[in-house]
Amino acid sequence: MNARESTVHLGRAATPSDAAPLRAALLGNPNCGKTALFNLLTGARQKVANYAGVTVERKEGWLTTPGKRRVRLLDLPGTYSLDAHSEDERITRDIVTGEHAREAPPELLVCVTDATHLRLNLRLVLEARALGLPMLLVLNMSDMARRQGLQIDTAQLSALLGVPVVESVGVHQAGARDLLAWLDSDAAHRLQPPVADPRFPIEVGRNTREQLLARHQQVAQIMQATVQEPAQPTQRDDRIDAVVLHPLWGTLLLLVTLFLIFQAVFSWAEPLMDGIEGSVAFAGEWLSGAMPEGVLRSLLVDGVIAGTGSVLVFLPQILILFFFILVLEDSGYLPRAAFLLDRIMGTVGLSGRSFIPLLSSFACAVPGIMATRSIPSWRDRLLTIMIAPLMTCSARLPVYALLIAAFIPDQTVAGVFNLQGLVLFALYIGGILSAMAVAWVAKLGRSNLARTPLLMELPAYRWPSVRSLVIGLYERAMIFLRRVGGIILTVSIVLWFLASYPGAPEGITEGAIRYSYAGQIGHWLEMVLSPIGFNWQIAIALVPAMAAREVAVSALGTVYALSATGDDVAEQLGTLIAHSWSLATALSVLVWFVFAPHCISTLAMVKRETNGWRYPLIMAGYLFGLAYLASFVTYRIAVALGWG
Ligand SMILES: Nc1nc2c(ncn2[C@@H]2O[C@H](COP(=O)(O)OP(=O)(O)OP(=O)(O)O)[C@@H](O)[C@H]2O)c(=O)[nH]1
Ligand SMILES: [Mg+2]
Repeated sequence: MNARESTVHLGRAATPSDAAPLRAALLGNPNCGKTALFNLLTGARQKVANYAGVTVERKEGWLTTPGKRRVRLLDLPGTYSLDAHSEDERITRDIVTGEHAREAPPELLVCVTDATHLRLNLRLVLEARALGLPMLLVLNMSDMARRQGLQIDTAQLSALLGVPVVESVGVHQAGARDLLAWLDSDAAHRLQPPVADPRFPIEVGRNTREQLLARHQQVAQIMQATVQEPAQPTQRDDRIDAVVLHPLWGTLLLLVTLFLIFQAVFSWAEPLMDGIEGSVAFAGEWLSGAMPEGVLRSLLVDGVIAGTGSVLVFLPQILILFFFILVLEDSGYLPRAAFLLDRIMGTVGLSGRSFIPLLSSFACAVPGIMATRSIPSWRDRLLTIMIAPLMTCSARLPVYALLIAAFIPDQTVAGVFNLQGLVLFALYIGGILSAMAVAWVAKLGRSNLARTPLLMELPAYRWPSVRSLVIGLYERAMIFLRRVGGIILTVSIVLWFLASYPGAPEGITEGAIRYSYAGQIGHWLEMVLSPIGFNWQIAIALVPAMAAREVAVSALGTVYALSATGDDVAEQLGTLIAHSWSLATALSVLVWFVFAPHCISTLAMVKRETNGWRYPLIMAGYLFGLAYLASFVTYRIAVALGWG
């Protein structure tokens, strides 16, 4: 008797609740709604968006069915076939074929398909059948299919393929009901590998040309036998695309859209920001009044409240920006933008595949760099990684917003444009153009680069799902608040200490901070940074800002709170710097933050994805170099214009 049998005999009769959990994995084409289903089933909050290649890692989640069955579910990167080309596809292939180093093959393959694109999706289903694993076919997006008048004979489909079939809607609360019910059914407890109709035999072996052709024919026959398409296919998307993909109108639309977003970031956020600012100021004043003067009061008021409060204020702006990004992501517009910009990206040697990773970098370079895993060519991937930090991540927003609000008048230009929004827009564009320039320089000397055409599926336009929007915004708010409560709070306290000790000599009442450790470091750095217009307070703030960009704001908050005397204390950080910096300095700092790599996590991610220190060091070096150069030029020009 072997070991496995003996466990079976020794154990109690298994009931669903105490049996070992079922190991299931979601397999499917990109953008068919795997992650939406995964979130719905497991309560996870993984990123969902309406374009291919969102998930690039395997993610694990747990669920309990209504019948109390435990299931361990894996969400996998989408793939069109099990012949992997890029790193994310390789992860999926290795897991479902059992070649993954640490992951046993799943006991159940949940093959997710987009019911509105069954013809395309069935190819992978046929390929997956050959793995011989028990399988469930899920027709996701069944709401859309119904709306389009598609009729799918699920019983027939199930019989021909030899696998059970259920329908689902990844974005509705009850959208996975049938799937959960199936998991509790007898069939799901006696998992069987597919047994297909003899007309559609399961082909095993490598993907030869003959096999691909045979599968293509099988798909056509299965479609004919099971799917009734509406007589008049919907033309809505084509009509929208006629404008959106038009070289002139489409590009204009893209510019106007981006532009309106930046306007909204400034004009909508104001009342909310005033509210937070008021509360932070109130908390500071209340504590100042309630506590006796001393070290603890200074730590709380100048360190904790001045530090974290100055960053917290920017939460509304970040959420407004993400609201728009999420709406664009879920609507299906973004890949169209990639299509529009593909030619321009091509001229600097970037492939269209770089677009989505670069776009993700607007939220944060860390997931952006991870998203480069979907780029098969190593050279293209490396280049994309190297320029990803030039995309304006949301951590820069507090820095930009602080300086813009302090130095750029809130006035209307040409009757409609808000000048502050315009400057913010210019900074974003500045980042993009610099990235293009860097890519172009990297291309020099490799003039014979073959231009890879952009092959990208344009997803159907969709109304953004409120559920995904709420999850997305909540996630963003939590990420931001965790940063404020974590790294920003920690750095604020450390900085408060460095800026308070050692104390000033006897008799000095003003500017005691200059004698502190931080003050000394600031003065030393000022020598290097004064040519670009930075004073010692800025120099101090730049050091802790290596941890994260927002820290620059909290550090300025603490430094100015500690150097303030008498009446200044109650003043907002923006007002304080508006009084003590010249416009030339402010512009120089803004430009510095377009380039400078103030983000340890990004450099750590580059090290992880490139397996070594070489590229993160090159990245830090070139970005600091560019930052210094650009700030120098900006400062000198601004001074020459009389803004010094
Ligand atoms: N209408 C509708 N939309 C859905 C449904 N399921 C998912 N979506 C939307 O489809 C888009 C893609 O969903 P994802 O879950 O990110 O797709 P995915 O399969 O994980 O994609 P990759 O990670 O790129 O492989 C998102 O915009 C979802 O909101 C559905 O059943 N109905
Ligand atoms: Mg996904």
